[in-house]
Amino acid sequence: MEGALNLLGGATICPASTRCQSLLSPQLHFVSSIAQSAGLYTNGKRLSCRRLGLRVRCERNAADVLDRKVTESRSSGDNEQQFTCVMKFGGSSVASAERMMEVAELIRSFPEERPVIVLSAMGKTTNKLLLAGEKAVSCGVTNASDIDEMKFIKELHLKTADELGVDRSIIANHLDELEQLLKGIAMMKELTLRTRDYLVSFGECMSTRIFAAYLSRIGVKARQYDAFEIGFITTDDFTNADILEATYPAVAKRLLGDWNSDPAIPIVTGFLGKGWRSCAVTTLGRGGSDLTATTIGKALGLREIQVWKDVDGVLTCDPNIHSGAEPVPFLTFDEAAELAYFGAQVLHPQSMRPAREGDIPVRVKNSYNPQAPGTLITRNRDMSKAVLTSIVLKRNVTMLDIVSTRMLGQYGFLARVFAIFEDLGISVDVVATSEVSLSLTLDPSKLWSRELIQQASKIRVLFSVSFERTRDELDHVVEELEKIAVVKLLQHRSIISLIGNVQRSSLILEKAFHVLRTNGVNVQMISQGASKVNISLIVNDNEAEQCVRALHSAFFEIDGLKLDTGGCTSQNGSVSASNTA
Ligand SMILES: Nc1ncnc2c1ncn2[C@@H]1O[C@H](COP(=O)(O)OP(=O)(O)O)[C@@H](O)[C@H]1O
Ligand SMILES: N[C@@H](CC(=O)OP(=O)(O)O)C(=O)O
Repeated sequence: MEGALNLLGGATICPASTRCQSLLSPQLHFVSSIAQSAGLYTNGKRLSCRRLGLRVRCERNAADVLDRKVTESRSSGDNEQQFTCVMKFGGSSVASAERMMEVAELIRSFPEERPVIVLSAMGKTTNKLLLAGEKAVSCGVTNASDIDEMKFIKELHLKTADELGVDRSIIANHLDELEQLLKGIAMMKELTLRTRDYLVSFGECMSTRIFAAYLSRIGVKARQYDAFEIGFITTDDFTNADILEATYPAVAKRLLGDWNSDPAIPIVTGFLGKGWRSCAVTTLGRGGSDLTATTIGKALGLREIQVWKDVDGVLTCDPNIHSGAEPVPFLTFDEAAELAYFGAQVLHPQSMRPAREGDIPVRVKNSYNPQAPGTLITRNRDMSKAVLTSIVLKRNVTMLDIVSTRMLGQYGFLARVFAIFEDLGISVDVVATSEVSLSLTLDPSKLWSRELIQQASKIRVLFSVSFERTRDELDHVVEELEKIAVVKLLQHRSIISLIGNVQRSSLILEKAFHVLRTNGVNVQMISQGASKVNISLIVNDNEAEQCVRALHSAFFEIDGLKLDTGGCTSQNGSVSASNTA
């Protein structure tokens, strides 16, 4: 891979110490076997991490660490043999047999790499599985096999296996089991979050099996892994589980152990894990395969994490909103995390965490256009000329204006407000306060999958229950807050996040407000977070896309030319501070 960074530094040299520390966590009871010893690798060099005398008692809800001693030694020499990078291919990259063949060729075009491959489900399989599950709830047992989405999924996977010359038996059991599951849902007339996760896991389980079989067929030795079987240990927050620290040594041990005894390219299911209490299949939130990839990157201390998409990298805005969006060549982990958190679908919101912790560069590439340089995400980049990097839109947020004259000169008011959100388990996105008032935004899609909400206008019948529940929760929040303040609930708002160099906030704001005023748009709330890479503006939903387009033109294009303001042009849409009118 061109330009791969070699970031051998203190942060990656000793992942073992952080892991060992984390082994003290009581959450690790059912993975005690990983705590013995693990050969870990960073930048291709072996880290021999021995945990001497470590004992973790394997019991539900209990973990005792009796002793812990870690010794580390580094030796080089066998680094030729080890994994070099992760390559993650999203649903769009493996949507058909043809796409899978192209991806296989792409992998083969990097003979110098020894990659770990992470795959998502084929195309829109995850959405279809979710819809099939929703339909099964009310369709009756006898109709469960006739659900359109089930038929589509079956046809797609069998056709793909046939076209790739892979034996259908590789997925036959999964397809049978999936049908049984839909019947079970139909019988029970309910789809719990836990069942939902099990249901969608079939997508990744099947895509990886087909792809691994195909690679082997064309002479590339590959081995399929279900992430929930190789140590991806998560919280039990079904549909949005968090990876636990124990995952890193467990995954490293398994992948390296297998590689050392019988080398084969690992093909790992993205998106999936195993709940540490329930031992059931969990998912990492929509788009979670990115997080699987960065987790493996950190676990193995790899040189680079590549996420292959259907766009030329992270773009200056969502290309579905503005076709003039351009690739951003460089980003920091902080910028990428903020961008993902505030709604850029291109990266999973949590995916930067392991990469940042392991200081492993992430490269976002286009599997349809491998020549394009993509976006390189690293800890630092030259920000001296950077102004605005990307514009991100998060739709359908709810805003709350909370006013209390009692707040004047008082303490503890904010704590009381946030205690209500904590009690109700609702996460707050953007906050702005004055002496007597507080505005904040809530993200309903934290409760209900963003993509499904976007589709909801088409399938409103199926999701009416979900919307009612969201509405109920909001009513409840307001009811609780009204005990201490006057509350105004404002729905159908959007957050426009200006990701860039907030050290130059005056420049960004001057320009942004000029654009918004010219377009007759009133900003309802503004927030500049401590992250120093994001300024958030709240506007009405129905004005938001137009605002993004206008802002994009002003910051990144002028007279059809890329970049703006007549200042000196540089990477990432940056401009010199001069001439910003
Ligand atoms: N700022 C952005 N940069 C790049 N892509 C974006 C951005 N915002 C939204 N997208 C959308 O994200 C898509 C890629 O993310 P995703 O669908 O999760 O990829 P994959 O399934 O291949 O992992 C793009 O096709 C694009 O439509
Ligand atoms: N298949 C899962 C996980 C994933 O990461 O998919 P993708 O890489 O296609 O965004 C989803 O659709 O959410």
